[in-house]
This record gives sequence, structure tokens and C-alpha cells, in this order.
Amino acid sequence: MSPQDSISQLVPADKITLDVASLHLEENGFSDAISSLDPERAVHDYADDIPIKVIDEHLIEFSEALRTIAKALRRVTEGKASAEAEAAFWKRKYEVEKAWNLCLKQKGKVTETLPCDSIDENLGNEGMESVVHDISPDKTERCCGKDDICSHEILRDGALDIDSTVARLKVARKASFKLAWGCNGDKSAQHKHEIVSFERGNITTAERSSKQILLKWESQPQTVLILTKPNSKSVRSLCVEMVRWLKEEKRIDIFVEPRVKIELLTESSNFSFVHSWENDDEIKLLHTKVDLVVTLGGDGTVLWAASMFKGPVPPFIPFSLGSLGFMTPFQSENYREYLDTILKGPISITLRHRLQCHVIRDSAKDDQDMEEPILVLNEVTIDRGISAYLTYLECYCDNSFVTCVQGDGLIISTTSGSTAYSLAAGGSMVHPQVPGILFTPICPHSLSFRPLILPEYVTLRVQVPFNSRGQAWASFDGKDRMQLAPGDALLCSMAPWPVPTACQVDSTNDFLRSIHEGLHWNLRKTQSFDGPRD
Ligand SMILES: NC(=O)c1ccc[n+]([C@@H]2O[C@H](COP(=O)([O-])OP(=O)(O)OC[C@H]3O[C@@H](n4cnc5c(N)ncnc54)[C@H](O)[C@@H]3O)[C@@H](O)[C@H]2O)c1
Ligand SMILES: Nc1ncnc2c1ncn2[C@@H]1O[C@H](COP(=O)(O)OP(=O)(O)OP(=O)(O)O)[C@@H](O)[C@H]1O
Repeated sequence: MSPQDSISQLVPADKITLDVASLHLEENGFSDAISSLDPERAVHDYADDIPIKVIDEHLIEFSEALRTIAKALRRVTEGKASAEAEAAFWKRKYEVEKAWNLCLKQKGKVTETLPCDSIDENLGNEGMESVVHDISPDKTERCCGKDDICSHEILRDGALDIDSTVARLKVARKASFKLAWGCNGDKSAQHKHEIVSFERGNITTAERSSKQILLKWESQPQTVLILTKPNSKSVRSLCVEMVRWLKEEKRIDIFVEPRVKIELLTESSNFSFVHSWENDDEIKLLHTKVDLVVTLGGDGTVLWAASMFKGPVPPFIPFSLGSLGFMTPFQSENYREYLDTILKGPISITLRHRLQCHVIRDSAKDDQDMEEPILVLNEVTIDRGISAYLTYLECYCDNSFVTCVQGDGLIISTTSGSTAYSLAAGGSMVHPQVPGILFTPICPHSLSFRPLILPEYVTLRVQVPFNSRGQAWASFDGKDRMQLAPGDALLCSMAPWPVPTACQVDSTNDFLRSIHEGLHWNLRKTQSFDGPRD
């Protein structure tokens, strides 16, 4: 049975007559007449040429349809209805496709991706039949090669059909294309299939399978690093309690800072099982030894803990023992229940992106060896420090000039840091899971310097020009102040190692709760009902 026969079992004959007729119009040069901008004449000429044998009861309906088409075409030639014509075309195409899909479903078969190179060979009915097969996993290869995204590629949920392929080829107006992502100047086939779909040349953002990232343990976590805010009695006593509970109840190995190990041993010699480290080289290997990092303190402790990991970071469980606690969603009183749940998993996590910063000294700009990057979880700030002069900074984004900052300075922030210093300087609050870079001036001496949010893939360069009156100072998450002399520059881009922080509920709930509870965001007395109304 031919595909057209299959359709006729499923859709009314008059509908097929219309659809086939409209394709027939195009086959017989009708579209040439259309393009000669005399559509009504073309319709009459065509009607005169219709062979007598095809005159049946459908002809009346058919001529009605032709009149409608002529009207529509007149409007097209007047340049008023191109959008409507386009919509009608796609609707007709969709209906034919739908009918054919229904037919295929009844046959219990689906179609496979049609390789672009073979489309021409599949124009005839024989060719068409040859692309209808039973489902087979090895027949789901990419269209047009392995890596690039191709506009011919068809979703594999049964959406492809032969008639639509024919229709597409006969009336094709859109050039095919591929999407490829360049990476740091690399023009190779870097791409992200998960971000866009590219069905039939229409670019749409793909549906995310899950909005919240979940971490599921594949084996039981065995080692926990506990990092604590110094000089706090409440933190110290909680730390003692937690270490004891984790060891005795959960059989967990514990790492702490050398300072904390001394504190624990002062408490009791029974804490000799606790591990620590002696030098920076051992700190560099911590991520290979610990399954989880528990922080006891405020946001500053989370920043401190993140700064210890210059590479990959294990999941953080931040307990709140500070005053604000934007990044510390877990209440310390309930630590047993939280840790119990987290050790079992799965855990909702927020992947907090970090920025990597390089200071390039003018004096050393020709050196090949770059120093290790400084990683920040909140932001890097370039300000005037103790200087009384305006800072004067030239800013570039991927070699494009952005602007000159003349004011107190500039904050380059992550989205996690958007609720910290950047917020105080007038920047937007951004959900921490958004992978952007905030560019927020500090007290700019200009009326029109609005903050920017840039995409995550850019590299920013902040240059202290030679004609700057003063020095500038860089600081990283509010620490490690570094002087920048005229000629020095700071390079800043997204680091490949985010900080995965466990959520109490989920990323969005935790974020909204912290801006409500921490900042009293948009708190206002509700207007009373008692008053004038529309
Ligand atoms: N004018 C300002 O608002 C200002 C000035 C300097 C530094 N800071 C911030 O302080 C941070 C360093 O924190 P610290 O605890 O070591 O110093 P800190 O003890 O001076 O605390 C700064 C405050 O910022 C809060 N904070 C830190 N990170 C936050 C975040 N991501 N979201 C919301 N609030 C946050 C802390 O809870 C704390 O209340 C810097 O990274 C910077 O963002 C802010
Ligand atoms: N383990 C640590 N070692 C050294 N310094 C630390 C450590 N943990 C935290 N700090 C520093 O201690 C300071 C205060 O820490 P944190 O912000 O956590 O406490 P807090 O000020 O009480 O909290 P909040 O900011 O919410 O009021 C921060 O500047 C942080 O860098």
C-alpha cells in the first residue's frame, strides 16, 4: 500500500484532494505564475486547464478553495499578508503530517532520521517506502555527520513523515544550516545538544529534563571535613558535639583544620582519631580524600572553605552560625536529622559558579609562566583603596572595549555574590544557578552607568591605564588585597570548578527564602481594603 493510500484510510477524501491539489499546483508551474505577480489570472488559467475526468463533486469545493487562495495571494502581492500565507502553508503541512503519523502509528512503525544526502533519492514512492522501518537502536544516528547540529535533523519521537519530506523538498524555502559552538577561538565542532533543538531548521531551546540538580551517592560517604569560624564559643561546642556524633553513630572519618584539632584535643584526648594536615601541599589533595565539607559559621566561613579548594570541590553542607547566612541554609540545632538525610542522599544541590582571576603585571607581561589563578565564590573588586583619586579602569570583554570606569571602583561578581557587595553597589540579585558574570560599578561618577550581566563564557580584562592618576587595589571575596600599578591588568573568567552546596529544600526555595528572611526583600505593609476602588 502506498503512503497516499494509507492516508486516504484515515483522512476524508476531500481533504486529501485539496492537499494533493495544492502540491499539484506547485508542480505545474503555478508558483511561477504566482511569482509573476498576477495571481488571479493564474488561478483562472489553471482552472481552464483542468481535465474533465477530474470534475466531480469535489470540484465545487476545490474551486472555492482556489478562490480563497487567489484572494490570499492578492494580499500577498500587496505585501500585506505574507505572514498569513506562511501560517496557512505550515498548517496544511502539519495536517498532512499528522494524518501520515497516525497511519504509521497504526502500522506500529516509526521512521528514522533521514540522512540529508539521501533525501533526493527518497523522492519517489519506492524511496519513501524504504525509509519506513521497525524501531532499531542502531538506526538512530545523527544526521549529516557526527558532531555538528544539523537543521535537517528530525526528532526521533515519530515526528518525521514521508509526505512532509516530499512537501518540504518541493516547496523548500529555508536554507539548511548547522549550529556549532566555538570555544576560546576554537572553531571545531564544540556544541551543546542539551541547550537547543534544531528540528527542521527551527531553533528552539530544548526542554530541561530536570530543573533541580540532584546528587545521588553511588557508595556510602566515609570522610567529612569540618571547617569552623574561629573565636566562637557556640561554634566550638557544636564542633565537639558533631565530631563525636559522626564518629560514634555514623562511623565517619573526620578532617579538621590544625587549629581545630588542637581545640578538640584540649577538650579531650579521645579526639586523637581526628585527621588534619601540616602543609599547603596536603591541602591541595584534600578534595581527593573528603566526601563532604561541613561549614560551621556564616557566609564568610563558606567563602573561606571555598578558597581552600583551588580545583575540584566536594559538596558543601553549610550550617548557619552567623547573623545573615545567605549561603548557609541548614540550622545547626537540627544537624543530626540533616546529616542523616544527606549521608543517605539524594541531595538537592546548587552549583555555585566561581570566577578565576589572574593578575598580569606590566613588568612581567612577556613572561610565559602565569601564576596560579585566584578563585572567588562571591566577587573580585578593583577599587581605589586608600587613594583619594578616582579609579580609572579600562574594561574589555573578549577583546571588545566595554567602558572606562571612573569612580570608586568595579565589582566583577558571580551570581552567588550578587546578593553581597554587588547588591550594595546597585547590582541586580541573580539566582545562584544562573551562569552569568555581573559587572557592577562602585559609585561611578556618571549618570548613566547601569550595571551589566554578561554571559558566563566571556573573559573580562580590567586594565589600569598608564595615564591613571593613582593605583588600584584588587581584593578577592573581600580578602587578599593586591595593588595594581598603571600598566597592570586583571583577567577574569568563569572557573571550571563550581562549589556544590547542599540545599535545604531546593536552589530556588533556598534563594528566595534567603532574600526574604535575610534582606526583607520587598517587605511592605499590605494596602488596606478600606478605600477607593475601580
Ligand atoms: N558594602 C558591602 O556590602 C560590602 C563591602 C565589603 C565586602 N562585602 C562583602 O563581604 C564579603 C566577604 O564576607 P565576609 O563574611 O568574609 O566579610 P564580613 O564579615 O565583612 O561580612 C560581610 C557580610 O556580607 C555577607 N555576605 C557574604 N557573602 C554573601 C553573599 N554571597 N550573599 C549575601 N550576603 C553575603 C555576610 O553574611 C556578612 O554579613 C565579600 O565577598 C563582599 O561581598 C560587602
Ligand atoms: N576557618 C576559618 N579560618 C579563618 N578565618 C575564617 C574561617 N572561617 C571564617 N573565617 C573568617 O571569619 C570571618 C567571619 O566569618 P563568618 O562570616 O562566617 O561569621 P559571621 O561574621 O559571624 O557571619 P555573618 O557574616 O553571617 O554575620 C570571615 O571574614 C571569614 O573569612
